[in-house]
Amino acid sequence: MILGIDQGTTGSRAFIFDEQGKVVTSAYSEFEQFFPRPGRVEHDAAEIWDVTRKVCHEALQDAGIDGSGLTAIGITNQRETAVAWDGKTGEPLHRAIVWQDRRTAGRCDRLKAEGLEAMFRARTGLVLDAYFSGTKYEWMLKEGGVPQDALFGTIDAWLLFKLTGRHATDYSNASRTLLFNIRELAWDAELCETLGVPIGSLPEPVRNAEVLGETEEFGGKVPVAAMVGDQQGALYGQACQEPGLGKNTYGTGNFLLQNAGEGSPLLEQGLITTIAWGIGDRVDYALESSMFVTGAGIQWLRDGLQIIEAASETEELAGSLETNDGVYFVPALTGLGSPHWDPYARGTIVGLTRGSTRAHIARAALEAIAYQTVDAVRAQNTALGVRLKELRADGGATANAWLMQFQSDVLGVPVVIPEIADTTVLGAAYLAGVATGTWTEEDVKGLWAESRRYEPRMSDDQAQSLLADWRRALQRSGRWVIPE
Ligand SMILES: Nc1ncnc2c1ncn2[C@@H]1O[C@H](COP(=O)(O)OP(=O)(O)O)[C@@H](O)[C@H]1O
Ligand SMILES: O=P(O)(O)OC[C@H](O)CO
Repeated sequence: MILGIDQGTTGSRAFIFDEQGKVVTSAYSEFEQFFPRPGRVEHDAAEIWDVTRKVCHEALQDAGIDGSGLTAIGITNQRETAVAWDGKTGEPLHRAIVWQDRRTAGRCDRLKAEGLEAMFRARTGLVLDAYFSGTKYEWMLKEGGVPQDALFGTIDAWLLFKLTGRHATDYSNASRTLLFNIRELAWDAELCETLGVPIGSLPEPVRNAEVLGETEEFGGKVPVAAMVGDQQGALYGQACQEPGLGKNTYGTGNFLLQNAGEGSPLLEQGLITTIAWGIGDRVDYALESSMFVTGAGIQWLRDGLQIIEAASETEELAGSLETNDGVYFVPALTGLGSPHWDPYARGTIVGLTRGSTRAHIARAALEAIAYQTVDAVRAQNTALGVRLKELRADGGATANAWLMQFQSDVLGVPVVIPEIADTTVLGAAYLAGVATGTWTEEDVKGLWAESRRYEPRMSDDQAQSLLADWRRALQRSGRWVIPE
């Protein structure tokens, strides 16, 4: 059996997979989100470790095994979230600064004003945005009181350190930091110096499918055999190992990734280039569109506005209306990612009337997930000069059938859901299985199976009219916060 760990933005999940890649048991727990100031989002890394360890023990217990019944562990994780810890005590030195946090937007503006964006982009494939880890590490050192001899890393590195004591990160996660040269596969000394991050404080970059160490956390000695950023994990778990295949994950944010093969193309249209994975001698790249707030908008309706009790309620609420009655919600709660890259955008609800109800807001939040995806698909189609034929979808919000149908309607192509919708963690389990000989790469491609397909039903005219109104709403949310 293989233990797959998915440390997501909203919660931690553990899955036990059998040799056929089927889920035997799983366990899930959410953890606290901290919003200390507008635009800031933090996690407690110690709580993340506790919650993650707890769900692993639960899943193992339910399966009736302990570590000695496992052949390997694969880890997948929310990316970019920056952790600093003391290498001797293993304790965090600051709250983790989450990928959605916008506190370094001004710093990114200054780096751009100094004309440095082209250098960062050419070496890392990324744009200069507060999303990525590099300026978060810099902030912790310069403003957060974190000492120079701290260890830094993203969540993969943090969990590996807690499990095995080793300080390493995988290529896919390293490629999200603004500090990693995605062609040379090494930390870039000049970029690290620009941001004042000591190279020695960064984890050792490693491939995605290889034994990284052993843990005794679950009884016996179990090899940790794979780490992969959750979006690249989903690309692997959706069997998109060939160039041109892509997927969209509906979680806290949405992330549309297409396999770009062994080249590392730099394309415009607000897209970023990222390492998909390094396996053996091969490194594959991917094109990515990152939408920051999708499922998180639904979470906000639940926890912030408190107009729903559970995310799943939105399905019935949306379906209770014949149309959106002109109500649009632009969930730019942490700025906008691709293709706009506007850290100063903020959430906007437009078109409200006295007849508007919580059903309108719920529907608008779901519609916004679909509209953002259409914009992302169009940007990738334009950049690549191709037209996506079908969208492979996964992640928590794919459970919402109303959303998936609406997505297919406004996109005008089928949306396909695989048998195991938790493809992020499946990807990590596959990679761990490949590293330890349970499967070959050919085997894992054969394990993918379709479970449901949503065909477009809406007329093109109606879809275009909805999208035109969405774009008008989008404009109103742009650059709302005035930069300092
Ligand atoms: N039925 C649903 N309808 C709409 N959104 C949902 C539904 N179920 C879950 N979500 C949203 O999906 C997200 C959880 O998905 P998940 O894949 O677990 O995310 P993550 O990996 O980011 O933690 C939450 O933000 C939640 O609001
Ligand atoms: O926690 P998720 O699944 O929304 O993923 C977060 C992404 O990795 C952020 O880049």
